Amino acid sequence: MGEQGTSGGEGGGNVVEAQAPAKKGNGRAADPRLQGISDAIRVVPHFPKPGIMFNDITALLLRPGVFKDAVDMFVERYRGMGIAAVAGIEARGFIFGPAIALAIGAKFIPLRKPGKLPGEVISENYTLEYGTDCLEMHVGAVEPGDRVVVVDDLVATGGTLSAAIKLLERAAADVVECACLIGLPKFKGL
Ligand SMILES: O=P(O)(O)OC[C@H]1O[C@H](OP(=O)(O)OP(=O)(O)O)[C@H](O)[C@@H]1O
Ligand SMILES: Nc1ncnc2[nH]cnc12
Repeated sequence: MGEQGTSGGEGGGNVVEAQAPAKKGNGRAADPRLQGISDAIRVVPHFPKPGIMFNDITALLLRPGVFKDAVDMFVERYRGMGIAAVAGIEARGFIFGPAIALAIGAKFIPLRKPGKLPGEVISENYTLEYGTDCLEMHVGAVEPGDRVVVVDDLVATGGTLSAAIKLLERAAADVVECACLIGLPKFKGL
């Protein structure tokens, strides 16, 4: 995490991935927790359709120590950065986001698939590796100027994170960074 997997972004959309090479850019050894996290993610070929190598984080969730390492690494990065909100992307961002939010004393904002939030919402459509979708956020969940971290399990094309950033920036939030456990090689930055 940290310097190891950071990709440049526009509009405040840096992405930090909790996957790392053996050494960081500065030549020091990578955090030893990263190998355990990487090893705990199961890759399932041809799911949910032919040609997709599905990165399954449910295997990691069965190992509490590794699950904790993943949450702790994000908490260590974002604690003390004046983060007002963690925005989690449905569904898998709801697994990691609330734990990070509680640990750093931030509010948690669910970014949901369409038709799930009962109040007034703003929406963004986006394109996925295997289809199209839409994210919605409650109006008023974020205050103008709130410093926000967006959390999800994985970035593939970056379409989902881009939609999340657009939603938050439409509400005048300051998106500090996006945090994902996994960055697929096809991801070239937001
Ligand atoms: O970078 P992208 O190409 O946008 O893809 C990444 C998104 O795809 C997955 O979610 P998915 O839409 O499959 O929904 P789910 O979490 O409900 O399974 C994943 O959890 C990310 O949210
Ligand atoms: N290859 C992949 N594995 C898991 N989730 C994904 N979301 C988009 N692409 C994915």
